[in-house]
Amino acid sequence: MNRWLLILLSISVSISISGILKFICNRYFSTTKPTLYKLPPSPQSIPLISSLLWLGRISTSNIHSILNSLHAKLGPIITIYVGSRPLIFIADRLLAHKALIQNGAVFANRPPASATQKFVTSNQRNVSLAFYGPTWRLLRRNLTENFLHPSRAKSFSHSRRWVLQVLENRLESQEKSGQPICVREHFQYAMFCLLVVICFGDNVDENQIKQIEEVHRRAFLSFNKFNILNFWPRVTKFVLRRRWEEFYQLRKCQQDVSIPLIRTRKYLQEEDRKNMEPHHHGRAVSYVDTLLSLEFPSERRKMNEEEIANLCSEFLNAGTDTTTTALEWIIANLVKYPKIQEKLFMEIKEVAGNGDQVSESDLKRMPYLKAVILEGLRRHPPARLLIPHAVMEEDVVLNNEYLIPKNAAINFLVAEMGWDPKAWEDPLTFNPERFLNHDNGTGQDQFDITGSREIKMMPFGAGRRICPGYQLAMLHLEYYVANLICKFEWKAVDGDDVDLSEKSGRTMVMRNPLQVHLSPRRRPADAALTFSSSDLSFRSGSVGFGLAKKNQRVRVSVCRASSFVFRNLDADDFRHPLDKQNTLILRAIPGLNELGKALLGSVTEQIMLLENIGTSVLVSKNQKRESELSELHQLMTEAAKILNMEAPDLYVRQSPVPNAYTLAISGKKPFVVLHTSLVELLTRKELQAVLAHELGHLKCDHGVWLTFANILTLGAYTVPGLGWLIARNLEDQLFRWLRSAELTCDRAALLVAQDPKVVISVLMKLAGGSPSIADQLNVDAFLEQARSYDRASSSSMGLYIRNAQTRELSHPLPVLRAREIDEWSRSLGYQQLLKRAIQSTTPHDV
Ligand code: HEM
Repeated sequence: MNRWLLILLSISVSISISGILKFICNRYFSTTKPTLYKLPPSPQSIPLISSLLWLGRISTSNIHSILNSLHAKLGPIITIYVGSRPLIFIADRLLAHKALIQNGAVFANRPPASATQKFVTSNQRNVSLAFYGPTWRLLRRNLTENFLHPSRAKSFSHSRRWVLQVLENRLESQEKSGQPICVREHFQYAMFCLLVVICFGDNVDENQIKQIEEVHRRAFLSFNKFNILNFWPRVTKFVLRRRWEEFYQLRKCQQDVSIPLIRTRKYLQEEDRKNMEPHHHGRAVSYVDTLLSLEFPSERRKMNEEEIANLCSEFLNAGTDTTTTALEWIIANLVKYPKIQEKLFMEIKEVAGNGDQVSESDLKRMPYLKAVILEGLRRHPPARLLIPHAVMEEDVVLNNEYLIPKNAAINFLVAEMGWDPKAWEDPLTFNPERFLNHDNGTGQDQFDITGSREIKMMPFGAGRRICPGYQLAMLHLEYYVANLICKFEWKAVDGDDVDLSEKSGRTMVMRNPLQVHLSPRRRPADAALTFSSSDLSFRSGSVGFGLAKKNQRVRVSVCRASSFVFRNLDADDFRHPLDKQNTLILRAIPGLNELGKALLGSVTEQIMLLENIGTSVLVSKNQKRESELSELHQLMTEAAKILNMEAPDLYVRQSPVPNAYTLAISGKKPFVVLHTSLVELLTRKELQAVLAHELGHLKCDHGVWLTFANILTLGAYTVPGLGWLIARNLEDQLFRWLRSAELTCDRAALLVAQDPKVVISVLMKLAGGSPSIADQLNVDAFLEQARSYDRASSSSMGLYIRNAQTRELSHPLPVLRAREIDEWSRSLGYQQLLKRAIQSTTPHDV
């Protein structure tokens, strides 16, 4: 035993004599208790000594075997004394029903939390540990009614699809290595990603998810290490100061990764409010969004960031390990029993057809799938004990027989309920059939997992404190099991039987983590189906891309594999946050709108329009077929189609300066201008990215400000009478906006090119390319250059120089744009957008 624990034990024994006496008096001589009823039986014990012995004996790994043998001796309900608090355990489903359902409100309380729990739950202000009362009700209702209500389930469908893709990619790439796949780590990562997105919103990217995962993992691994701090907190705060500091530090790290994400959601909400945009403006509502507007009932104040961060940690912790463990057990049984796997696959095939994915709406038509999941949860419930309950009243009598004191922590043996031979035939066999056409007394053919009529199993608990995430968990289990079985055949590693023995930790996991081999299922039309993971990954060799020199023809009629159209694409789906922010600042400058109108009055507009018509070539579909101009037209219409917008007119203008711009003149069709030197410099794919960038300006309605800025950058401000109008401050702000708008439009370019290297290549060529060396430029080296620019300018002097150099630029530096687009291409937001896209089947001339 830990040396410090012994010291603590001695200290606590010596200074708690009065407490001990009180405890003995209460237990054996108290006259206030009704004598008719007794506490549930307990093993023979000597006061205090037994408590201390229990403390030494019980650990997470052996608690279940100890409890089982005590129940075998003493019956379905027992008491153990640990410290001064009686622990009551119930192993009988009828008693559980009496307590949790029939006396639901009485048994819905929680006992006081330990010191470390109090700290991480803002003093028991979270859903799982809050006392039964107004704070719990507020938080719980928010979770179940505002957030996890089944009517909202759809809002994160695209995230589930994204996570599925991530999971399948990871499994596939490990299978390729030839080594057996240990699935737990992949399932864990997938479930964590999903909950992070649901919690913080789908604007988090994978790097942020990894950071959060890293600190949560650290906290998880140190879980047992900090238990000792609760033994006598006032004393441990003194003798175990370092460990407390370590605990605080770890908690701070968890908050440090969450708080910026909470601030982002707050900022987005405020923006919506300022812009009077509809609530959440099409974004899926995250858990954080709902928490931001909650007010504690007793204190009449909103939650602070730390409190919100603590609730987010609860959300992630409650849902990740439980769902991961359940998933691993279910798949393990499907590997162990290939006939059940086959039967499940046949059902999936019948409902979902030969498609590559099972959709969420398909799940409803898969009763056998549901039976497999329920059987997995019955046979291997991940949580073997509930979170301890407590009674609300002084001394409660259960079943007219057992006295339950107010200070007792009450718990329920979950697995025993689901393994009761009186409720289930051959309960230890994995047999999903038992759930088919099971009406559980409800008159419906669906098994009632909430146990409201009768508890036959309770993997999610029952009654008022039943897991609020159970419907979400069921959806996730059904969705991932169905898709994983649809995609792969799961096989045991050669010759090995799947070992289903258990190991107790935070959840009851497989003692030997599941290892498998996977074979992709063969389908008749494999290649032609909806987009697959490889279409979504960025490979420099993707169709249509090449460092072909200009003039090399990259054409023939092809159906571009990467050509997706975004049917419902909205500008805010890809708008850079700085663009949004700077647009608001610009709008807030007094008089600017009026100035804009004056500048862009009909005379200026007319000048611009006539100049283009008069000096450039309009590119139209009427150009000679197969000519370069007709190709340009084709590139433009295709890009516009992908971005879900109408194509503007396109002009090519003679100029040695490689450039492109767009003008949106009021009342006229907007147009885009390409300089001839740009056409010389870029490949077709790159030219299309440039056109898409210009389309981005139109799509985002950059109209007035952009034309305004173009007048500045094209030199129109030298027109007598205009220049003086442009005040310095306005100019600065306009440039700042323009730079951020460029970042948005680089994103539009990426949406069309669907390969970040194409966009980065354009930026690189604009920075230093000439037609003669264009095909020697290296995109990766350019990205490395961006990183070294960041490093060189990270000092305070570097930052000063960087600001001074960029302040008056209309475009961000090319290296920074490249870095930005590279990061966005790896972000969750972008990948989710790609997943929303629909493959275009129209053949295009490229
Ligand atoms: C297979 C997956 C899951 C299992 C087996 C599971 C199981 C449980 C169990 C046994 C309890 C204790 C109930 C009690 O004390 O009476 C519980 C509580 C809870 N679970 Fe889950 N859970 C799962 C997934 C989730 C998910 C996905 C979330 C979050 C979205 C979640 C959030 C919670 C919360 C907040 C509580 C505390 C409820 C309260 O005290 O009112 N769980 N869960």
